[in-house]
Amino acid sequence: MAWTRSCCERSGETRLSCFQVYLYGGHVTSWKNDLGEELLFTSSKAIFKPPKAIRGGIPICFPQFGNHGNLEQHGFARNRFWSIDPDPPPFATATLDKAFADLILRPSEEDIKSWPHSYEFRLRITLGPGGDLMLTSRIRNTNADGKAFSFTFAYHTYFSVSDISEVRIEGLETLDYLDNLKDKERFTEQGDAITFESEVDKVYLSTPNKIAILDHEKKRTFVLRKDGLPDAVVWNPWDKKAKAIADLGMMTTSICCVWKLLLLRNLLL
Ligand SMILES: O=P(O)(O)OC[C@H]1O[C@H](O)[C@H](O)[C@@H](O)[C@@H]1O
Repeated sequence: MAWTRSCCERSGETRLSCFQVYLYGGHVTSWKNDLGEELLFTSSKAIFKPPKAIRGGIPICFPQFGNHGNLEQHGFARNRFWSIDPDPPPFATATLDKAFADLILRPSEEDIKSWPHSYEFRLRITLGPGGDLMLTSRIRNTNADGKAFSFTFAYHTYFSVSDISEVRIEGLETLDYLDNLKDKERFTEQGDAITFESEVDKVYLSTPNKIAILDHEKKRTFVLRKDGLPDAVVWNPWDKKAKAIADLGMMTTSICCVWKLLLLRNLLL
């Protein structure tokens, strides 16, 4: 099976919200609300097989975010085949009224050559009855010698928006950020909500657990809640960069807003 699709019914109604996840990359490629509207951007030119990650949806960056280390960009988890986890450890929250999928990634012999650690990465994707999508990552150090390892991690989420110039992001005002377009130099954001007028690639530090993406044209707000992920990245490639990314398709500044959450500091396990 290449992918799995799960849907959730609002009680007493027949309308369904759904998500689709590929085993390739443990990658969510679609999230639809109960009106059938797609909430994620996945490129029409995306390739759903190795060696590159699927362009769009929610790539999982692990064990490295970006080029913050010696591994390939964004680590290898996004271009490995994950498995369905047949026996995930229990979760504290009830799942009765939710749809979910459990995936697991373990290192291959090849991966261990470039990153010499043993781990189990369990990913649960949950869809609530209100259509909320939740991703939970549980990473366990299974090194036989008990040696600790560190990593960085991100959900590199591509949200679908109407027109990027009509989008505002609230929750990042006055925070410090590293600007990837200026050699990761550190700046402090102004007091206003974030808007887009050109390419943006910024890592906001120590962000609040609630951030909102407001899409005025679509009259839609994405409310992002996170736990255990201190930093957040805002990226939109704008026209010139978008044209240079072959699998992004005919994307222009008005099609997609790209967003992700990350752990910029190395987490030790
Ligand atoms: O093309 P990818 O490897 O998926 O990376 C897409 C983007 O990811 C991050 O946001 C980086 O900061 C960008 O510089 C990069 O262009």
